[in-house]
Amino acid sequence: MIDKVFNKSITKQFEFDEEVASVFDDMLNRSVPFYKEMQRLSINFACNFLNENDKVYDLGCSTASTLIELSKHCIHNLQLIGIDNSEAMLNRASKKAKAFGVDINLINADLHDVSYDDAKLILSNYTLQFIRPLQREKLVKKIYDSLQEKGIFIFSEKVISSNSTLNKQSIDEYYEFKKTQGYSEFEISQKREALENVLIPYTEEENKKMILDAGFSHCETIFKWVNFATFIAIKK
Ligand SMILES: Nc1ncnc2c1ncn2[C@@H]1O[C@H](C[S@+](CC[C@H]([NH3+])C(=O)[O-])CC(=O)[O-])[C@@H](O)[C@H]1O
Ligand SMILES: O=C(O)C(=O)Cc1ccccc1
Repeated sequence: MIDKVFNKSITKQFEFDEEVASVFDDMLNRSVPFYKEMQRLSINFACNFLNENDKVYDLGCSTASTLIELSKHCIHNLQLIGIDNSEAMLNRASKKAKAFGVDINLINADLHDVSYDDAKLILSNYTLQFIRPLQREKLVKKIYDSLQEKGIFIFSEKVISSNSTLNKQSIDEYYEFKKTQGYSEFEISQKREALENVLIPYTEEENKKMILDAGFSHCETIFKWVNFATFIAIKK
């Protein structure tokens, strides 16, 4: 279904409710520049590190697109676990996983409340940005502690620039991108307002610092388009 969520006047903050879930795949494809390419790269980098029966967690799995694609592309059998606290998203995830014949353990929980035991790979695309600072740092520490030795954390985030001129230009570029995706100025500004104080982006440097402070030995940007970035972090 086509995303028209912000075509009408909205007074509430952005939520991952039934209305958003019902159009979510279209929303993500049209709101995140190069979403498919970012997903393809995350999966390719991930596959390179995975072995038979490894445990893979997707934090903020939404409709499970990434885990389903991963299972299609990886030559190994994997234990797939998707965590999200939106029931509407998980209902769709469950239907999609069944349709694609992929076995995923879907858990409805807050990311702070579950343990990610013995993980080889933890994925989290465009989700940490919704976790409040301090809690986010705590969560990344938990991710680090849960990973096996040489475990991998791949995540994507909307980022900001510490240079105000470049930051403004990045926002303008992003809005031009959204217009090319068929969103009107009204929809763009409505969503911007709804996301205020809900989506809290860090700079690329702040993201890397958070990762290294948690204990990871290496963190690299594997993809970036203006203010959207994908990182890979490696545990020693
Ligand atoms: N505290 C939380 N606990 C659990 N889930 C949460 C929490 N906060 C947010 N979520 C969940 O994180 C997901 C973020 S969307 C991820 C896209 C996906 N990774 C994809 O590549 O398809 C990104 C976006 O919409 O920008 C939503 O499904 C929320 O319900
Ligand atoms: O659409 C936006 O304005 C964004 O900042 C990115 C985004 C994409 C999909 C869901 C939530 C936020």
